[in-house]
Amino acid sequence: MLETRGLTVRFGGHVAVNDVSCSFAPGTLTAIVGPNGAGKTTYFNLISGQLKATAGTVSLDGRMLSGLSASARTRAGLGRAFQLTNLFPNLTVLENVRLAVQATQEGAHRRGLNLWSIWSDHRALTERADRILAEVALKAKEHATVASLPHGDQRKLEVALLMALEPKVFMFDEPTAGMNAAEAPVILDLIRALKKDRSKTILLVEHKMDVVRELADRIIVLHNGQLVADGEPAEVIASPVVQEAYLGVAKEPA
Ligand SMILES: Nc1ncnc2c1ncn2[C@@H]1O[C@H](COP(=O)(O)OP(=O)(O)OP(=O)(O)O)[C@@H](O)[C@H]1O
Repeated sequence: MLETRGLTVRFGGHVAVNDVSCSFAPGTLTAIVGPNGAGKTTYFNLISGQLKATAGTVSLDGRMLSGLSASARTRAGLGRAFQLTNLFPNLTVLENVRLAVQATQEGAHRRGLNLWSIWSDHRALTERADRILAEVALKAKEHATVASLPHGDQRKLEVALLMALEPKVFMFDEPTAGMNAAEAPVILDLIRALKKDRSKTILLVEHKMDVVRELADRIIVLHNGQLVADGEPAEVIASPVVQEAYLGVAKEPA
């Protein structure tokens, strides 16, 4: 369970995220919605450790993450998509994923330097990398260099690298932003596939309400940095606070 308690950040006099307490359970995809400037990305930054909180805590399965760096939080199980800077453009797709798998298993597979263990480790890493590439539909391009891939495939590869790290929590901040009509469905398919693994917690910041309606098990609404609604998608979308604050629908005159 991922939990934030009283999470708050101030920029000068402006409270961008204001006392947000929320829990996110495995097997649930929670969409975080709200108007521009509501604090959604800032909330993500506080959870993933890109930003230091003024007050409040973040914990995962009871382990306190507050005070840890972003990379330590990644190692603890928080996986934020499209934040990875470790795509190697001149290596192939397969080599990139194999390195990510290897990074996760570092230490676990060190059984001494003999040829058999090196060979069997290499084979196991390649098999795991191959499985991930099949899941993200990049197997056909495994021998292409990353630099030669179209943008949409590079984004898919970033999700593959994230999957290789086997995080407990997947965080997507507007995953289809900047994608064309052909690329966006591919990323959404990947998120759909991730949802099938009921052990994963998925957080999604998304403006497109059709995507939210389809994918979310739960919606939370941020407005002026505060959590103003939390519940089942249909119920939250229909609530007066969302109709007014987020969708900009004026109240019926009395
Ligand atoms: N590093 C920063 N320094 C100062 N103000 C910031 C900083 N980061 C965010 N803010 C402010 O905090 C508020 C919340 O911004 P944030 O980007 O989290 O909103 P958002 O809900 O993600 O918006 P959008 O939907 O437009 O992406 C905004 O008023 C923004 O200007």
